[in-house]
Parts: sequence; C-alpha cells; structure tokens
Amino acid sequence: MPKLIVEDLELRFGGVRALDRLSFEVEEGQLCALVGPNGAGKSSVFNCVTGLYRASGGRVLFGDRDLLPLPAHAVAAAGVARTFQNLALFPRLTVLENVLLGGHLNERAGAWACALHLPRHRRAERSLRRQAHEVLDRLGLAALADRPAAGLPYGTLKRTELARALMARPRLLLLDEPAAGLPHGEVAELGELIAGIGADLGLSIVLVEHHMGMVMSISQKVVVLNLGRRICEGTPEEVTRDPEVIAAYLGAAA
Ligand SMILES: Nc1ncnc2c1ncn2[C@@H]1O[C@H](COP(=O)(O)OP(=O)(O)OP(=O)(O)O)[C@@H](O)[C@H]1O
Repeated sequence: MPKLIVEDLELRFGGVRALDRLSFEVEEGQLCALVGPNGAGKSSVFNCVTGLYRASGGRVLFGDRDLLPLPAHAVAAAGVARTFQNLALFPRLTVLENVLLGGHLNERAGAWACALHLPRHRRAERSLRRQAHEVLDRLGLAALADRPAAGLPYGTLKRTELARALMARPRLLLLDEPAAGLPHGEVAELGELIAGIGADLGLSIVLVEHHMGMVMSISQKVVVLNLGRRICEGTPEEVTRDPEVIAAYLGAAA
C-alpha cells in the first residue's frame, strides 16, 4: 500500500491563494483528518488530488506516481476514491444500482464482451453484484438495496455514497464532510463505521470534517489548515493544545 505525499501544493484563483505550498503525508492505513475554518482550502486539496482542479504547483505522490498531471479517471484507476460534500447520488436509481456504479471501474470483461453479453461479461457482472452486496452488508444497507435513493433519510444516503466509493476497491479514500447534515445522534456512529472500514480494509483515509468530536475520536493524525497553509499537524491531543490552532480555529469555533 503506497503512502500519500502532498508536497508544496499550490492552487490559485486569480489573486486568491487557495493552497499556499501545502505539504503533508498520510501513512499506509492511516486515518488523517484535514481540518480548518471555512475557506481554509480543504476541499481544494481533494479537488487537486483527484484531478478536478489543476494545481498551480507542487506534487502529490501516491506510491511511485505523481497524481497531479493525471486526468480524474486515471487518478481513480490509481486507487483513489472520494465522496463529495453534497450528495452525488442518482435519486431514481436504487441503493444497489447507485452502489454498483462505483464498481464498473474494476469490470475487466472488456467492451466487446459487454456489448455481446458474453459469459465473461456475465461472470464479471455477477462478481460485481456479489461485491456490492458485501459492501451493503458492511454498511448496514442490505435491507434497503432495492429502494430508490429518493426519499431515503440523509444518513442512509451518506452511507450509500460511502458504499459506492468502496466499490472501486480504493487504496486511498477521501471523505469530504461525511457527517455534514447528519442528525447529531448519528455522527459518532458514522465515525466508528468509517474507522472500522479503514482498519478492516487497511485503507488510507483523508477525512475533511467540521465535527471536531468525530475527528478527534477516530483520527490518528490531524493536519490543520488556515488560508491554504498548514499551521499544525500531530495527534488529536497535540493539535488541540497548539496555540495557533486554538487561535485560528478551535478558539473561533468555541
Ligand atoms: N472554483 C473556485 N473559484 C474561485 N475560488 C475558489 C474556488 N474554489 C475554492 N475557491 C476559494 O479557495 C479558497 C479555499 O476554498 P475551499 O473550498 O477549498 O475551502 P474549505 O476549507 O474546503 O472550506 P469549507 O470548509 O467552507 O468547505 C477559498 O477562498 C475559496 O473561496
């Protein structure tokens, strides 16, 4: 499993420096949180890493590759999956169908086998469905597999999006505010689910999240950003003691 190295990452929008030579590392199997006030640059990191934004400078090494020059599909093929701040599900599709969409990347039957519905394609399809049911089971969604996404509770949809990301069998998972909008009582449960999946699958996870209780209870490492720069990193205990963090973020939020 490769580690993630973000090195001197820069992103500018006209005169705004969204990311200002940002560097941090995520070890194999580590759950690393990126926190900071609104506009600190957290989503911009994800957008640069996944090829949605073109960084103005720096490198993002994952294993032996620099992800920055790659188009989004090649970043996904390199083993990086993400979820979005706002749900990106198809409301008319069922939970299972939405989750299956995350797996087609790994479907190796090939275009002709698929078009002609050859046995190879049918085998690949069966294996994908098996994998989807395993993921749904793991996320407590099995009973809802055939329900359309539209109308399901927000927490269920958040878990569906997580399930879809896992279908790509990622080695690195980027979670953008997975707990945003969740009822207070469901936040801790989602945190435990995320930490459990990371540990079970040996996944590296980068978590952007404003729920400090969740961040501090499940992260092994916390990187604090402000104005596109890293102002501190360490264990949850270390960052909560850092005066600059207290001034820039935790103090402001308290
Ligand atoms: N597409 C864009 N065009 C112009 N400016 C942008 C764009 N995306 C982000 N920015 C700016 O870049 C900076 C970082 O924004 P970003 O969304 O990465 O912050 P964030 O830490 O994710 O904030 P939040 O916690 O509110 O989601 C902000 O000043 C923002 O206004």
